[in-house]
Amino acid sequence: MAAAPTPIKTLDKEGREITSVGFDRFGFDCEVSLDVLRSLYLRPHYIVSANDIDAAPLANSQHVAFGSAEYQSKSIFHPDTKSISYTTLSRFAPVKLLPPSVRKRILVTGGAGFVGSHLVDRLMILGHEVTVVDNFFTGSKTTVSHWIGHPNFEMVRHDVVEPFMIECDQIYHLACPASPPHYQFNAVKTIKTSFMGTLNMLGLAKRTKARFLISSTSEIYGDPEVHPQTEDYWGHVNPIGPRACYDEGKRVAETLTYGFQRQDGVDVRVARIFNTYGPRMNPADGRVVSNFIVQALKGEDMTVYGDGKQTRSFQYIHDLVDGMIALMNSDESRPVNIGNGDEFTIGEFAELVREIVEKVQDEDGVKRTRSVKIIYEPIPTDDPQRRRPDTTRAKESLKWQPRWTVRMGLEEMVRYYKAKMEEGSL
Ligand SMILES: O=c1ccn([C@@H]2O[C@H](COP(=O)(O)OP(=O)(O)O[C@H]3OC[C@@H](O)[C@H](O)[C@H]3O)[C@@H](O)[C@H]2O)c(=O)[nH]1
Repeated sequence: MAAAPTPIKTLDKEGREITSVGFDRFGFDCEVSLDVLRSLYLRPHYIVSANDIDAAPLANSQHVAFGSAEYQSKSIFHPDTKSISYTTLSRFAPVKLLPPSVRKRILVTGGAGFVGSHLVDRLMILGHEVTVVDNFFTGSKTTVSHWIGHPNFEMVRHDVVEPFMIECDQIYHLACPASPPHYQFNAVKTIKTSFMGTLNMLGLAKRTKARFLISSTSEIYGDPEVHPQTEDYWGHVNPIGPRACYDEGKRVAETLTYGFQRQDGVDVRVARIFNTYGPRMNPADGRVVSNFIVQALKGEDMTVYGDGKQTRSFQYIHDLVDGMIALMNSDESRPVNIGNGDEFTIGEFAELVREIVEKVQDEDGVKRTRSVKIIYEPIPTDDPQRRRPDTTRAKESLKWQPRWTVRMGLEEMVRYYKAKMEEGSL
């Protein structure tokens, strides 16, 4: 069933239209048109073609404006045989032509994951040489399949718990399962990944003199007693609970990072990432945003854990990638919180997701089979009660602050999953 074309107009927190992401800062220009990025993850009927965009900034952009459909391979679902046909790409999305002095060799561990794949899109479009290392435990080749075969791109199946040798200028070290059900599935492997993986990648950074950025997490603050959380807060973590493999793993990864900085002069960056959502989150990921959207789209009841009074602050993926690139290219070597300060109780958030799913369904003329209810299930052990980032440091040091409203981000993510449902892959 083909949906009617729905041009998406995305407004930022001040009500201005968002037509590009990235920025020109610290002598580093990383602005990319949103239309180009969307052409890599949203299905064609949701993508506004360049011709439809009347906004001036795009016309002046140094990136070529173009239509959308041809940069994703088609996946055609055959319901009778429950099979899927993939097509190959005939043309890659255009990438900037950089002189060798500016072009960087960038390693992204976990580059086939949710965050990694969006970072890879950005770095590729900006014209860098990108190597993805991933063991595909939670990542998926499909997230970056639109770059496979591109001369600037390389993908290696490798587990970071084993050493990896390559020449590179920058390392974004993201490899680690991040969803509570996934990282608790094999707790020993999770902490091993955090420790051994970070040790190996820091060793590589030391040898190559590459700048090293680690994706740390708000989970290092545990169930915080300080609200909102600043980078100076030492945290409140249960070292033997079921979340410890991730929380303590990331804490020790930070310890290693600053150990290599002090002892070996490695140039390090630490991003403490707060709850982030967006397209390409695995629908079976188990985290709250993907669970709620998929449940509401399928007409299933939405599962709130506990009484739903616990809070989280949700950031859209493009803001996070902006923050990570800003951090990598800044002089800030202290930890930096990257997150959105808009805090919701999980109960309120369930209602917001339901409302947005219904809005998109109404716009596309989808008839709902039943009304979705919110049901309550037991709260997981050690689930943090309140979480909101203090992002003063990011604002001052990186001149970064989130632009996407939760509503705008959710709407785009709903469209992404809805298109996947229609093509049969959800
Ligand atoms: O279906 C669900 C899933 C989750 N939840 C609740 O929603 C809240 C958020 O849960 P998520 O699993 O999305 O994420 P958490 O905040 O617990 O952990 C996350 O924190 C930051 C990141 O580093 C990690 O991605 C992840 O560990 C929790 O209170 C959880 O209990 C539900 O109410 N229903």
